[in-house]
Amino acid sequence: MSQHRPTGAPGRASVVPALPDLPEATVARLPEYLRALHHLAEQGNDTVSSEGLAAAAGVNSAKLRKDLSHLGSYGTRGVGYDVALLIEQIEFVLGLTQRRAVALVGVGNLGHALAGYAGFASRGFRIVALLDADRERVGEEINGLVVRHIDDLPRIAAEEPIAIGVIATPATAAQSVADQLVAAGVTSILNFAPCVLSVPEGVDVRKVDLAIELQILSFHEHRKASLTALPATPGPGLPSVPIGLTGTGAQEAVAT
Ligand SMILES: NC(=O)c1ccc[n+]([C@@H]2O[C@H](COP(=O)([O-])OP(=O)(O)OC[C@H]3O[C@@H](n4cnc5c(N)ncnc54)[C@H](O)[C@@H]3O)[C@@H](O)[C@H]2O)c1
Repeated sequence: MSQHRPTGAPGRASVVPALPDLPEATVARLPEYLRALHHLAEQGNDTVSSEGLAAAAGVNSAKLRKDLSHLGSYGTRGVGYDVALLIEQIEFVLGLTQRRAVALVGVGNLGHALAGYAGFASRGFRIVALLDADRERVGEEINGLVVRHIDDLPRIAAEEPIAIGVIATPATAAQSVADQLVAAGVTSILNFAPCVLSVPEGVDVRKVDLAIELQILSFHEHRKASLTALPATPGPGLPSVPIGLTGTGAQEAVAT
């Protein structure tokens, strides 16, 4: 049972301490734990059991304990996890101890919504630039930031290194925007455009596509309907559940 406070590299601010190489699915769940922990802290909870945290984050507790063990966090028997300490540990591992600069490219319908989203700031991200190719949009002010032309990107990136570039342009423009971001030194991209981006090694791309999420839910709807449509007693040679579709619930299948 242990829960260690994360340690930095003492006296050497420029050196990033070694981090555990975590499974991608664990990394994807850490923000869920963090959101749940912040909520628990706001409600005045100092400690939480693995079951309580798992329920708040919407995962099973065995998976949560395994995830947190990767961080060297095992909680205290009979007490659970120290909420403030676990927040600190997860924020450290996710690199949220510094506010990362974000440039948003494409300030149309989606871009406007993202630019106005307060959740970025409250979770440690600063939108430092709004960029668009449309001269008519340049000069518009959103949330105190003025939209600038995409051609200004190299100058903006030289003034302040951009940690993450967000692409909210049409798919047809996304690859050239990604190339411009990479040329400006950006090594992490969040792509909302429905296309696959090609980037050099060392550049991380995450894709958000709500239509894909709907299609996955559609699959589960389809599956549920097919199960209820099955005869009560399957005929000879017929499986009672379609092969390969047994097991976990819908949320599990999407989340892992
Ligand atoms: N991921 C999702 O869940 C989701 C949801 C909605 C929309 N989208 C996608 O997000 C993108 C934006 O959608 P929208 O409705 O906001 O479109 P939009 O047409 O309203 O906005 C796109 C903006 O990108 C700008 N743009 C075009 N080419 C550019 C370039 N080379 N450099 C910089 N800016 C450029 C345009 O001037 C415009 O302002 C689309 O690819 C759309 O399919 C994704």
